[in-house]
Amino acid sequence: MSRFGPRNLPYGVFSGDDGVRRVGVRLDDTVVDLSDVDELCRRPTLNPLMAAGPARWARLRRAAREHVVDAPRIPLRAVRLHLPFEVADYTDFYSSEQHARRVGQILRPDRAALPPSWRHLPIGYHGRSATVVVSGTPIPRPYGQRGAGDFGPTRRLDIEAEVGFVVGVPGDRIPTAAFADHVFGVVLVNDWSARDIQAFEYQPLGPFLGKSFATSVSPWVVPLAALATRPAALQEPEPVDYLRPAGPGFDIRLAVEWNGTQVASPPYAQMYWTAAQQLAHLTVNGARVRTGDLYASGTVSGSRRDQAGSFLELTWNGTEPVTLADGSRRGFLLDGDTVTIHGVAAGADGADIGLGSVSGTVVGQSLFEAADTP
Ligand SMILES: O=C(O)/C=C/C(=O)CC(=O)CC(=O)O
Ligand SMILES: [Ca+2]
Ligand SMILES: [Mg+2]
Repeated sequence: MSRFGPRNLPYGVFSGDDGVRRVGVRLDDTVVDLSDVDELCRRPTLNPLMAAGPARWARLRRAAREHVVDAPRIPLRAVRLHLPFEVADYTDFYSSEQHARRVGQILRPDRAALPPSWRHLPIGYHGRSATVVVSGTPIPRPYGQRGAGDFGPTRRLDIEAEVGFVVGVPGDRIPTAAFADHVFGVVLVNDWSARDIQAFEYQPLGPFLGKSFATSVSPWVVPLAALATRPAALQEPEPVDYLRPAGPGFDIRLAVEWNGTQVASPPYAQMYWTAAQQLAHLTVNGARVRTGDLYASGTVSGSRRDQAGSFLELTWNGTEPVTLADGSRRGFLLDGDTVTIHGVAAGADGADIGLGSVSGTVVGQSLFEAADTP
């Protein structure tokens, strides 16, 4: 059965031969144009629709379900898919305990694996919204300082498989219970990371150039209403008031493909902090979120090593390479490598629904010196 049936209907922005961008939904392997259903769909981004709020979202979803029954369908191969929303601010969390522990062991073997505040609040950092790109956009290998006096292209280019939450309705001090009044839907995220640049620069202020060069998102935004909720993970100690109740968990299963070989299957259901707690934390100091804000779950890593959402963990910092289907071995990404993250979720109506995929191919650059790529 199709994971893009009428129970899913994720929103995207597409253009055909005329080059005009408009909003449609994905139905099986086709796109259905919604521009005659709602004037907010005759726009080049989802932002006006996302700003309109939950009542309008529910009305459009009902209308779209009726519309797709006998509407014209455009094959996916005949359209171009664009970045579906204009990204306002971009925040990335760090909410997988398994990921935080493993990265702590790898980067800081002399210290406690989990930072002291980790169980008290969802740790995050502010990223660079201008470098969020849609799936399929090539990823130039970034340059930077790989160590003291050592400038060049990163030798440790990595991925992070994450789930992104897209804010529709602006607000501040958003209680966890108001999560669904503000968040429009979810996308898949790949937070490309240059581990050598990151490891040299990050202390004490956190990720900067090691992550700001590119973040890829999937072209389809799955509305929250399409997703089944599930109980969130247990939290100990009990969080402070503004982080309660925890809000819903989601059963989203990711699959990471490296040049076509599946190398990992990260389970979002194991995340410690929920998306509702992340949004509450992000805004509790009075900081406002805007329409188009994107916040990512943090790397999704499960308890098993083959559930890790980064190659840093999967190959233990390159020391335990993985073998791909063509027999080649990899620690980190080589130029020409393609990574695709797929997502499937338990749907609100019981059957699984697709989140689609986010893909990117690494391209070498020789901007500053003769090719010195790994
Ligand atoms: O522990 C560190 O120093 C670094 C961690 C990350 O690179 C992860 C990050 O971007 C947050 C996340 O995706 O979980
Ligand atoms: Ca990340
Ligand atoms: Mg990034």
